[in-house]
Amino acid sequence: MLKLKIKDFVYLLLFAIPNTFLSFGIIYIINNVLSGNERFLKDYMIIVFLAIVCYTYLLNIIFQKGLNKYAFKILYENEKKLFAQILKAPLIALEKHGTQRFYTAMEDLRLFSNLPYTVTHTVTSILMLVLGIIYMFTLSSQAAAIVLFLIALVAICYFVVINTMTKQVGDLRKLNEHYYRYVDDLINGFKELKLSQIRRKNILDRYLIPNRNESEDLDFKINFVFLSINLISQYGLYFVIAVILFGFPAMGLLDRTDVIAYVVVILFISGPINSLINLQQMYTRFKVANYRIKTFMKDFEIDEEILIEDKTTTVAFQNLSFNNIVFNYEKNNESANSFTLGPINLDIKKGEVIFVVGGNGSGKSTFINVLTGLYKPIEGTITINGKPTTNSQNEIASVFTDNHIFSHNYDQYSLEGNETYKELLKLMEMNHIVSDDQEESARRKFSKGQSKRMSLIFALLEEKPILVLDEWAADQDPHFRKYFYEVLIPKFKKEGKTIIAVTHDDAYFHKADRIIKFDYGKIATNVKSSAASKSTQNIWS
Ligand SMILES: Nc1ncnc2c1ncn2[C@@H]1O[C@H](COP(=O)(O)OP(=O)(O)OP(=O)(O)O)[C@@H](O)[C@H]1O
Repeated sequence: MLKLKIKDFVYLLLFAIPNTFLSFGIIYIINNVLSGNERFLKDYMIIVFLAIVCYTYLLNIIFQKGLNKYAFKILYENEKKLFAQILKAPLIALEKHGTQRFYTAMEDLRLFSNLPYTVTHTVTSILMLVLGIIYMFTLSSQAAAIVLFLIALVAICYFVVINTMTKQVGDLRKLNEHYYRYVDDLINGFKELKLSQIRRKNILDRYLIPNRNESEDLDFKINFVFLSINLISQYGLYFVIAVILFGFPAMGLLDRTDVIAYVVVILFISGPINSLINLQQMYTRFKVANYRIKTFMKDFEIDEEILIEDKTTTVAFQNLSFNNIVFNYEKNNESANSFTLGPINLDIKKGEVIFVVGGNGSGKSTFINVLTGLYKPIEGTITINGKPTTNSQNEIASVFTDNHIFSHNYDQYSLEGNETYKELLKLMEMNHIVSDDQEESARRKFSKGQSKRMSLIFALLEEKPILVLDEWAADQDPHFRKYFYEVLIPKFKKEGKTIIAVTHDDAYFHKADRIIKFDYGKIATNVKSSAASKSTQNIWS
């Protein structure tokens, strides 16, 4: 997803080539002035020298500005792409890979903002190195060949040591992955940890501390090796200089003037050499990050069918049917779980109140996720008003068991000055808690039961014909639960809403038109509520 185009390389070379030649012009002048070359000891030479310095400075400023702009464009564009991708991804992908993956992908992207700088440094360093070596060859080919050989030797030593570290770096990454899981447990399970000294002691003594100890040792080893190897490249340079200063004149390869030129060139190219050696680590990190971003994009691939816009909204909702619908977790996420929902055949008519019941793990929530289009069935079709659909979001508003109140209003309606909203606050007995129509007042921290009431208000404001509620009343006090089943549901029904509610409240089964009971992923009972309430016992047996 992050590639440099040919156009970018041309832009890069347009900067790098003149920049390298000008920088090299600087050492060329230094060399000749130091060695007392008559042609360079003229008065105007200082002006030439300063002019080159100023020109290179300006060239760098202009280029760096463009580069910065480009780097941030890459970063922010890809961040936006990442958000778009995750919002289009199916729920099952998020459940399978976890939200953590999203955060690491963001971190990896941040790393890529360094890509243009790294490439620029690589190109300019290589050019500088090549020019330096050519210059040395023009003075003495034998001496230059020896210097080249010595530089290569230092570089080989460096890469051999670095490659032996790959395994340790991988081990450290694994340790850190475990570490982040413990951190996650510590933050999200803080209350549970506070309540148990044993748990606190175990997470610290058995997991966090051993993990940190192991990481500390490995981190130290890796860093020490990197430090030592960087010193090799630094001290290896002194070794090369010693050969030039003492070895070459003794071997008769260079005279004094050329020795000065060689030393100046070596000092000048030592920067690019060190940069190239250090940049190698950056390329390894880019490779890993690129792989991780690619797998992230693949794992969160968009299901084209889900993106197809449904046009059913133009016709008023009449009925929704499940025709031989089958859903399976195993087929969707390759896990060992073999839970299968279906085959389900079901008709839901406008204005019906349906209670979905069943034991824990019988498939109620899975059914709701298929119904709302969050899970894609592996077989069968869902039809709305007789037309097959893969996307029922235009018809369904829902409140899930783990409801979430957004920090901002992402919906089409506005709360401010909204009379329906004010009425709903009263209807849901929330008008004493939320005293005005401001967004902030509706999006603060509520008690669990209150937050469910707010979510129901938001779902009703969507004005969709079907209302899906997953164990909505479970968090309500007895008074409001009774009010919900005896007043609210009949009121919504009267207004033409179709209600599909997952519930365990058998005392109110008679308030539904129909009871659908799930058992091992299949519809075991699908009866009129009058029949069900006469024999509630039968429903649960
Ligand atoms: N994301 C998932 N990946 C794999 N298996 C899952 C997933 N979600 C649920 N299951 C499994 O599917 C089965 C049905 O779960 P589901 O949540 O639909 O049950 P439920 O009837 O809503 O239960 P409860 O009353 O406890 O909420 C269970 O065996 C559960 O372990």
